[in-house]
Amino acid sequence: MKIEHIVSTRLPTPYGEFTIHGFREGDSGQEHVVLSMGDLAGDEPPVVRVHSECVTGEVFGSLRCDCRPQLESAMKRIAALGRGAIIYMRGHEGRGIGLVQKLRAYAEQDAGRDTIEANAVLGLPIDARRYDAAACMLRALGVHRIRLLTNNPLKMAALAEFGIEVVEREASLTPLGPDNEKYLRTKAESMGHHDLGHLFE
Ligand SMILES: Nc1nc2c(ncn2[C@@H]2O[C@H](COP(=O)(O)OP(=O)(O)OP(=O)(O)O)[C@@H](O)[C@H]2O)c(=O)[nH]1
Ligand SMILES: [Zn+2]
Repeated sequence: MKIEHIVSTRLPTPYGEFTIHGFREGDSGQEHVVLSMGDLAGDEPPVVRVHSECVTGEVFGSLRCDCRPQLESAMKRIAALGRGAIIYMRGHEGRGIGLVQKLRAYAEQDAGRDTIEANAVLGLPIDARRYDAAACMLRALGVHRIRLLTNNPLKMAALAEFGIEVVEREASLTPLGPDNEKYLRTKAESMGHHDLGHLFE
């Protein structure tokens, strides 16, 4: 995987001032961004969120998923610590199937299927995300050991496979509501995500 660091610049946000780094993958031209705060180098592993793009949730505030509150809480957590990074993975939309295919999966869910069955019935992978680019961007920023903000065991394993040591996992918890209940239940009960089970006790 070849990935080029193109630029770094200031990004003031409601939660504090981050630095935003622009990266481009060599082969595909796929762009990604990283938000960082503080000095990431040094012995203490920084808190990191590797976040998958979600246009419906993050741009339009869709309540069907938990992406926007997860992103906001990661930004707030890192701002409170004064140190950390968010690796924002474009190309991960819809767990890697793309935006319009995700909308087709939503239409299947409206017809009663869960998030896994919906992808399957469309002949699409349940999760097509790759994490080699995320690992490369972390390395480019001098980060080899992290505290990862996630509930997803696959994400932890994938980063480790690409040489990023996850020394600790921090849960990424967001409120349950009528529109995301089935989705979060499927993540907890069928996709093995940690720390969500208590929502359904
Ligand atoms: N195919 C599909 N993708 C979805 C659906 N709901 C959300 N997504 C996408 O899933 C991605 C986020 O994945 P999640 O499973 O919520 O969380 P995660 O990143 O695997 O795990 P955490 O680190 O714990 O948040 C985003 O790219 C969303 O667009 C859905 O019903 N179908
Ligand atoms: Zn989402």
